[in-house]
Amino acid sequence: MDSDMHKILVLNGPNLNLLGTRQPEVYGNETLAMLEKRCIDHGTALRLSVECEQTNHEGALLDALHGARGVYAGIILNAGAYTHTSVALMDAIYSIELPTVEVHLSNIHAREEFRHRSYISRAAIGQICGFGTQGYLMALDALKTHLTKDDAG
Ligand SMILES: O=C1C[C@@](O)(C(=O)O)C[C@@H](O)[C@@H]1O
Repeated sequence: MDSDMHKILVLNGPNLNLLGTRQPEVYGNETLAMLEKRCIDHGTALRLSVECEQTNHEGALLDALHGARGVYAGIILNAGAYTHTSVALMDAIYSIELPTVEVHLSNIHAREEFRHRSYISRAAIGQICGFGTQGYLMALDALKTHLTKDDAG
């Protein structure tokens, strides 16, 4: 990695390890490994160094966010169902002060009412949903633009 490359953490939450087999009509056929590889490759094309993590545990998501401080320049977060329930994750994003883009494979606003509320959105710089795995690449584009603006002062 070039020393001037920003590091980005792509963090996936509960049940996203099952991508490819989990409700493919909603979440598509791509596996998590395929998605992570696409993120890394797209990051390289944008001169971003991308690392990926997935966990099914809310506390582990909190630990990953806390640990990102001073290591990563930005975060792409799909918190899965914790999106709709976790004040703790929202507080963590506020606390670490790293630009965070919220991503969902599905269009959460077109689904059940309980998925319309996102605690993550309050603390994120923006939300991308409904574009399947392409949304993660769009989030990388958005972070690249955001960080380039910061670099320019
Ligand atoms: O686990 C998930 C996946 C999801 O975050 C998405 O990527 O579309 C949407 C959430 O409502 C759901 O609980």
